[in-house]
Amino acid sequence: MPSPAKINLSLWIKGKRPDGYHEIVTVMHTINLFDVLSFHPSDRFELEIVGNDTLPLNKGNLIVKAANIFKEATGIKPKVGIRLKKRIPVGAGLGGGSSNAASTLKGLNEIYGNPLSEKELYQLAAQIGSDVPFFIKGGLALAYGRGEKIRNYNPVNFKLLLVYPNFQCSTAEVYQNLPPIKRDISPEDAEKFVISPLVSGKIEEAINNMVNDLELSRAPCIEGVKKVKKVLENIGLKPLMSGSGSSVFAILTGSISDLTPLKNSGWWYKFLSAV
Ligand SMILES: C[C@](O)(CO)[C@H](O)COP(=O)(O)OP(=O)(O)OC[C@H]1O[C@@H](n2ccc(N)nc2=O)[C@H](O)[C@@H]1O
Ligand SMILES: Nc1ncnc2c1ncn2[C@@H]1O[C@H](COP(=O)(O)OP(=O)(O)OP(=O)(O)O)[C@@H](O)[C@H]1O
Repeated sequence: MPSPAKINLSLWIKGKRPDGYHEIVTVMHTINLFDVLSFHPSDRFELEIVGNDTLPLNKGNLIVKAANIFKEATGIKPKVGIRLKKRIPVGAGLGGGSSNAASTLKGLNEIYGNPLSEKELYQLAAQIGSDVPFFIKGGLALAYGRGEKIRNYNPVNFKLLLVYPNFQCSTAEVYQNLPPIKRDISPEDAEKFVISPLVSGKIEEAINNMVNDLELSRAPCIEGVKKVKKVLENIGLKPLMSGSGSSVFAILTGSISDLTPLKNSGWWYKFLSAV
């Protein structure tokens, strides 16, 4: 089962909630950068990871967390082996772990004859993490609350350049080091600023309205993100950090003058598309 990455086309912080999370409004789109989960029968639940030797294999892995939540909700002990082929950079703001968790919930639900309704899938996803409900459907969506409330739209086509600067950002650390921010923005505003121009092909207007308030964080990793943004700005692009970082993307509306500075950076980069 393909497990896509996502980028945040915008992320606005409305304020801090009593539960310690931040109230946000964000626009996300899945992209054609995938992990792959394969499920096979086994006498007990087991996880194998290929392509990454630092991720945990125990309940610290969001795939195991998703399988445990599936078991608690359905009473079914999954007798399934999952093989994860990891390609999405970790700690990059691309939602890799969240995407894997959503794919695990959907995969187990399918294998055991759909004991969970779509509504229940969303409820379980929200228990795993704020980004997980988005990945139940993917495509183009608006997320709000702490990110678990979702409005889906028809996916749009655009190409992008994605840069991963070979260091991670911790989501918690980025949020915890935010200065006080109180954006007065609603999901309807996000539709007006970003979604409507995107779906009506006014890509430049959408790009000019895009912002990521998490770039204001004082977390140390953001300094590195700013260096990546500078290099992309110097080659004529309008870059934005994805999610809590560390990756930076730029939507492509034409050709790029000169890639030399990026080639000399040693950073990982790919030309990708929205899916
Ligand atoms: C940055 C984004 O990826 C943008 O899509 C999401 O907002 C974060 O989603 P996520 O990685 O699934 O985050 P979670 O695993 O739910 O939370 C990790 C930590 O990030 C912080 N967090 C997360 C979401 C949110 N709306 N406010 C927060 O303050 C909290 O400290 C939380 O303990
Ligand atoms: N299956 C998994 N894939 C990737 N990370 C995982 C997974 N399970 C647990 N994690 C942990 O989650 C953290 C980061 O996950 P992830 O790669 O989703 O970060 P991210 O891309 O910044 O996601 P987000 O945009 O949701 O913040 C790391 O500390 C990693 O160890």
